[in-house]
Amino acid sequence: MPRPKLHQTSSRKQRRLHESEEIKLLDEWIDAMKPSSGTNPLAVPPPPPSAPVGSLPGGAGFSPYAGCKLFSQLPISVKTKNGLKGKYVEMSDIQRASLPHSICGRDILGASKTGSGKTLAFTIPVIEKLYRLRWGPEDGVGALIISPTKDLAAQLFEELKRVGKYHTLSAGLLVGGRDVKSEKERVNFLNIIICTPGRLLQHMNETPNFDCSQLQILVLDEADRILDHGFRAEVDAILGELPRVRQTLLFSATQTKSVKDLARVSLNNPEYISVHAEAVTATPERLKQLAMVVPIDQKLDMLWSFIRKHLSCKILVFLTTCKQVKFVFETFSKLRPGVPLKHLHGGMSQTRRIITCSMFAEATPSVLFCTDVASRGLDFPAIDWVVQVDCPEDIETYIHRVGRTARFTNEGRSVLFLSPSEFKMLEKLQGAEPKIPIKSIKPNNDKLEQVSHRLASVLVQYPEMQHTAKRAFVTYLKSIKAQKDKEVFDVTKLPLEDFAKSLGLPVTPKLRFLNRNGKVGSFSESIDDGMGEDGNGHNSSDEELEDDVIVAKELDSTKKKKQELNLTEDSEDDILVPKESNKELPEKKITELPTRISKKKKLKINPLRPAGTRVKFDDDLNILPPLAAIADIDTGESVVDRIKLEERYTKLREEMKEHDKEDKMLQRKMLREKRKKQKMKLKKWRGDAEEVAVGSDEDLSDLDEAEKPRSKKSKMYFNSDSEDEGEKAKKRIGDDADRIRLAEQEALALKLLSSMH
Ligand SMILES: Nc1ncnc2c1ncn2[C@@H]1O[C@H](COP(=O)(O)OP(=O)(O)OP(=O)(O)O)[C@@H](O)[C@H]1O
Repeated sequence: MPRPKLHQTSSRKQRRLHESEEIKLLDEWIDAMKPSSGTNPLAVPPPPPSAPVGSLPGGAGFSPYAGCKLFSQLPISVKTKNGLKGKYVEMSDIQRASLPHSICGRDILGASKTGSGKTLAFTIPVIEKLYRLRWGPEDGVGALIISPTKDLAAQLFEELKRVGKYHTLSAGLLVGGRDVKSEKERVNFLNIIICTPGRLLQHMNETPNFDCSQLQILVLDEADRILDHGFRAEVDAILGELPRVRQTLLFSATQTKSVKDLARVSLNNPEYISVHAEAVTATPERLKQLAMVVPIDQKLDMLWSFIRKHLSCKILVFLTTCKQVKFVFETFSKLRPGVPLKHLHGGMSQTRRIITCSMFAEATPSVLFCTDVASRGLDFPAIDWVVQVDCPEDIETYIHRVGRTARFTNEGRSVLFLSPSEFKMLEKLQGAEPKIPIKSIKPNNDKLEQVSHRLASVLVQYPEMQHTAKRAFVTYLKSIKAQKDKEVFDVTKLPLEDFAKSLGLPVTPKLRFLNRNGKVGSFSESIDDGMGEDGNGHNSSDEELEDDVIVAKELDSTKKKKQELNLTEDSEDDILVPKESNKELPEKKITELPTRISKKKKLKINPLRPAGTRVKFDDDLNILPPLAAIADIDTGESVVDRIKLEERYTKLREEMKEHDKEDKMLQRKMLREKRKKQKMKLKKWRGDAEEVAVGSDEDLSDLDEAEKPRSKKSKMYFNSDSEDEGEKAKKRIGDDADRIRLAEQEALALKLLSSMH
């Protein structure tokens, strides 16, 4: 029911008054926290916002570690506290250490382990700063949060929406793969922008009136990545457009120590907060890490065997290139391991990436094959295992990859497959400071399930997959050649023929960047040579560009930018858009510093304007729901487009759910068959029990023991799953007792259990 106008106006006024009071109170608390006051109001809980202005708590000397532990004790708005309610009560270490500083406007260089809650450590100060400044749509962009990947940016946006849902600030997600035109129409009305560097620069270059000159707060999530040479040109161009007087927050699990990098972002007397600096390990304590040497031609066998043995787990599998991810996903899907499979890489459309991420977040058990697009920041709940089939390019990448499990207070496990020539990486990891507690184990080759010949039959049955296999082979080797660390990565040491065979390829593809003696040519040679026609009429350098993970580190940022422009991010999985179609972004712009078409007149913030003017009303004067603006701007599409998109989402989701269902049915069927076989074995075993010799299984014992759900399942077989059978089995064992000594019985039971896996 629409309320009478009079009442509406007075309640609006009241709310504004209340917010003004609250802001005044918060400002006073925060002023008292600044170093000149010598006191820390956070050391004791502040009074409730309803307390009369001026009743500030005095307190002990400043110590971010002492003081408050709960979000409710922070001098933040009631709206933010309400947004946190339900999910977040107690602060994590990094939040306790950094929030008292960031809320009162200081620059932060923050580092803490993966999964320790850095996102809230910068989301809260962003919202609070703009709220206290009474920021509104006409004030334009007040905060920028820059993330290295689209997926991470999307995740940050979700978290911002959650925490800021009672605020009326507008926020938008600007990443490649979305409709840039409709973004351009709305971008000037955004208060908080979450973006990747490339898309932000595109708007700075092309969008009329896009203006960040009033920016109050800049956040670089995964700061070391954003400041490294892969993004150098974009980030320098962006920083050149931002006002120097601003608050800057840099966060990462592996923080940059480069003074040059820090000088680039012009930190102003920053607080260096490294809450785990004293920690013995660089990785989460609840993370158990294993490594084993696996020849490159056995890596897929090992991966297949691992998946088949961990059917009840949620597993994240890292491979180097998009083509490898596509190949492994497609062929393993055809072979149906008995668990739902998904894949994620930089060549997929943004829609598919979002759907995959949300489905993997919900699913359990499941396997997600991915490139390093998923290595930083992504927060999938309850991952049991991180499997690194391909060696990470450096220690930082290793730390971020394994950090996708054991998040916050959870446990997790990881395993790294290293080919013999990559063994040096293990030494590097073991010698790292702070330590990375990684244990080397021997694979149990007896348990290895050969998958190569099955891949070969898949390639025969589906000839179109041969091309993917070939590209997987070539792009992987090119990535190895492009790696900087030549101690670890040496393409000439790899058994190329065996590797090709292991992918099911009948012949080893020719590599033009390796000359006849197996020596490596220069990188430019490889591009110029173009690795020849790929059969699909694609320019091979385009194909190379798809493997964003590799190139980012090898090429300078200008080249990388060219790649981005040559291959539109809208492109569907592995479908390339020809260069000519990219007229939207002429190449010369890449190297130019961004220039505006026209500059917006500088906006002034009216300090007297009460907060809350951003509330929107409909024709009947009903208040529109908070963050309606966010929802609007988020998609950047017209309503019709959005409905179409949603229909597509729903259809795609249903299709994928259908696949999941089939996978689950298959899994159940396989389990039933397995049990049948076990019963048969049990019967057979009665006959020749005495002949059975129990072998030791030391090599993979770690893995087996680690896999709790599996051992639980084994127990279930006897206890509940098939009670009758269990009873019969027990009886049979009892019958045989006089024939077999107790020790033999135990050994036989063990053998039986291990054969069931
Ligand atoms: N105070 C808190 N109480 C409960 N859960 C929290 C708290 N802070 C963060 N979390 C949860 O912990 C998980 C990890 O948080 P987050 O993604 O912010 O970690 P991170 O430090 O940014 O990790 P990474 O370095 O991998 O990016 C998330 O699921 C988040 O919801």
